[in-house]
Amino acid sequence: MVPQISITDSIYYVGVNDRTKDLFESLWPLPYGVSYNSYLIVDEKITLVDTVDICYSEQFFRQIERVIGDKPIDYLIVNHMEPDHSGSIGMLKRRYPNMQVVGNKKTFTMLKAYYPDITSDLVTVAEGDSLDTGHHKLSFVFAPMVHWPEVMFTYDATDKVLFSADAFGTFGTLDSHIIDSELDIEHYYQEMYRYYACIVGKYGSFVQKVLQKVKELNLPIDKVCSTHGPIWTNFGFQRAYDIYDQLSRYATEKGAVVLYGSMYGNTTVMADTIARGLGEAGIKHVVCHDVSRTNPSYILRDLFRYRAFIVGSPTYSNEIYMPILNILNMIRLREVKDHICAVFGSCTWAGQAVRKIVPIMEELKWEIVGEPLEQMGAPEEADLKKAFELGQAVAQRLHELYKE
Ligand SMILES: Cc1cc2nc3c(=O)[nH]c(=O)nc-3n(C[C@H](O)[C@H](O)[C@H](O)COP(=O)(O)O)c2cc1C
Repeated sequence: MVPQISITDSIYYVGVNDRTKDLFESLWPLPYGVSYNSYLIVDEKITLVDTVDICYSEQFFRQIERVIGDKPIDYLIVNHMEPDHSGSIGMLKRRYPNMQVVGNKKTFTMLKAYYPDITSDLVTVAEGDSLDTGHHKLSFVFAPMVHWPEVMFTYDATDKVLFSADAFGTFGTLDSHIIDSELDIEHYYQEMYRYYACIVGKYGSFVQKVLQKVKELNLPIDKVCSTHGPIWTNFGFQRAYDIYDQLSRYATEKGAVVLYGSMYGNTTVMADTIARGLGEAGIKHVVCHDVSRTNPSYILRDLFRYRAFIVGSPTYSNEIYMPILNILNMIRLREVKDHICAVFGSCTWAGQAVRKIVPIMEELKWEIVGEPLEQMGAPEEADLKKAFELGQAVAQRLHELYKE
């Protein structure tokens, strides 16, 4: 018989892998897929922590039945109402009609919006409340805006497990195992930067608050069970924590993203020349992204990672080239802090892109390095020299900011 997937003697993994969704939130590609994690605590009272995307409900229910047979689920704890975790609640409640749903006030406002029929057996918990399931003692730590208002963590004091909703989550299916030490873990960390930048990125101060709160609670924790990606243990948790801590403080590394849009190659040449200026001046981490070819998630990932952001756009019908404006709006929405930047562009008769990008950088309160550049048509030798020097000036500023 295939063994159950267990986390402790009485906590089981009943989540699923999604390798068919192309775009998470219809926005972010999933080259390694994604897992929707759900956990079953088998005790005198049987408790499920979160559910899975509705597309996987049948598989999910069968996994639950493999563990508990025809016993009923007594409690469903809803740590997060986003549909990739709450999608199976309706069907689950019909299957287990006496199941009590545990959440906070905000959870139930949202539950009503998605499942107006579920009006009874609702257990409202407040911060610090506890729930006894027999042997296990569960308590609730609120994590508002990480990354929805209702989010809470559930802490199991008996097995020292923290169920952390989307916090410490990452893209990537759990192919062979669920525990970090048993997996080829590196790509989960790499995807964690992208997951954070795209999904949680706007809410750095809230992430910091909850990290601080958990630290102050000083809970003994052996395992952290997020809703996406590996179960974190002493083996791999520290690095996951450090990534969330770093990104939520907007603490960046010494490096630069050169982002450009280009229809006929002129802005590309300027971008490459700026990047060479950075490289010649000793900056090793330089990433060039063609905005039309790279999904925004990779651009946001690198932006959250590196201090310098250099953006180039042609003027298009008196405007910033649309794909560049789209990324700038995504950055605005995330209120990304504490970057240095430079601006360049290209036009043919009346440049507008550069003069429209500069106020956006100012609004973000980013330090603008050097004079913005904008050439007409193909860059001449003098334009290339300016571009190279702009790259060097950004490099110089990075050297000052990250003294070795
Ligand atoms: C559809 C379209 C609209 C454009 N609109 C403007 C414009 O409003 N003002 C301007 O000065 N140049 C305009 N241009 C010219 C481009 O900005 C110019 O060719 C630029 O060098 C293109 O950069 P690229 O080679 O990197 O694509 C336009 C070009 C195209 C194709």
